[in-house]
Amino acid sequence: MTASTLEPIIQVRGLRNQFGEQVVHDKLDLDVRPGEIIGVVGGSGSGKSVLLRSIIGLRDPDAGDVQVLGVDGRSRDDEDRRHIERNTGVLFQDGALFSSLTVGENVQVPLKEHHPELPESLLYELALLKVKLAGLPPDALDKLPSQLSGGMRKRAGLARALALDPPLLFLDEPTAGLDPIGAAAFDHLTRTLQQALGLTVFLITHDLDTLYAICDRVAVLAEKRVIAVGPLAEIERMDHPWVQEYFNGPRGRAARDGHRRIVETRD
Ligand SMILES: Nc1ncnc2c1ncn2[C@@H]1O[C@H](COP(=O)(O)OP(=O)(O)OP(=O)(O)O)[C@@H](O)[C@H]1O
Repeated sequence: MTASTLEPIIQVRGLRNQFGEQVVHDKLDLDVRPGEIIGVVGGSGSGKSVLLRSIIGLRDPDAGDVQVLGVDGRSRDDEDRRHIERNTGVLFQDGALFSSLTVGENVQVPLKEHHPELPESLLYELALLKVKLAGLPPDALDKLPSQLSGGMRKRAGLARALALDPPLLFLDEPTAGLDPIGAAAFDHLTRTLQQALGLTVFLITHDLDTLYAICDRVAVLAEKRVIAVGPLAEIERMDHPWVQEYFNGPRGRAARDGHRRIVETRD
């Protein structure tokens, strides 16, 4: 069975989000298929982060339905909330690590919350495993976030997002602020983990290289909704001014050419 024939892992219908007079989303629909990396793109302020927050329940939308992992994403029922929390990992744009806790302690936060019965020694081992999985050296475990580089902090945030072995991972601009080598390494890590652990990844990005390198499909946010979703090859041919400027502007062309060169060398 291919990913496209499976029930969506996230289904958003008729979403509306409004702040005062400002309507950010109106009649927004989106399906995310299990096992895919979907890249969510759109101009600054188009509502990518608000969409993420609406899906994971950090914001109650003004209208619409959100289904996540088989439950109503808008439900306030404790069991539904725990189901979503237990099965999703989120890497926020700024990492959102607790600055007074070590990396290991940060990773242990969700573990302690959902598995308070686990002994300290096992919590430590699990945190170490996640830190290694995120590509950090073991000694990062005892460091404070402020003692790490930006790229390492992202990886620490990823380690925490993976703490509960969630099948669904949300990444909000994971490569923002990283140098090109660090960004490419993070893309590679995301793809490797997604394949090895069978994850579904909802990835907000401005990074064209990331889209070309690892996304199975791309969803474009514009005009308060998802105006298109599909493989990049389809999206970049769309006759829409923002899409044309984004994908066929100088940076878009450079990313596409760079990706083609990598594919040709590989083949
Ligand atoms: N809590 C809030 N109160 C008022 N306005 C908000 C709030 N959260 C978001 N907005 C507004 O909603 C719009 C969409 O914000 P959002 O952060 O989702 O954009 P984005 O597409 O992620 O942008 P960027 O690419 O710049 O990160 C923005 O105009 C923002 O100012």
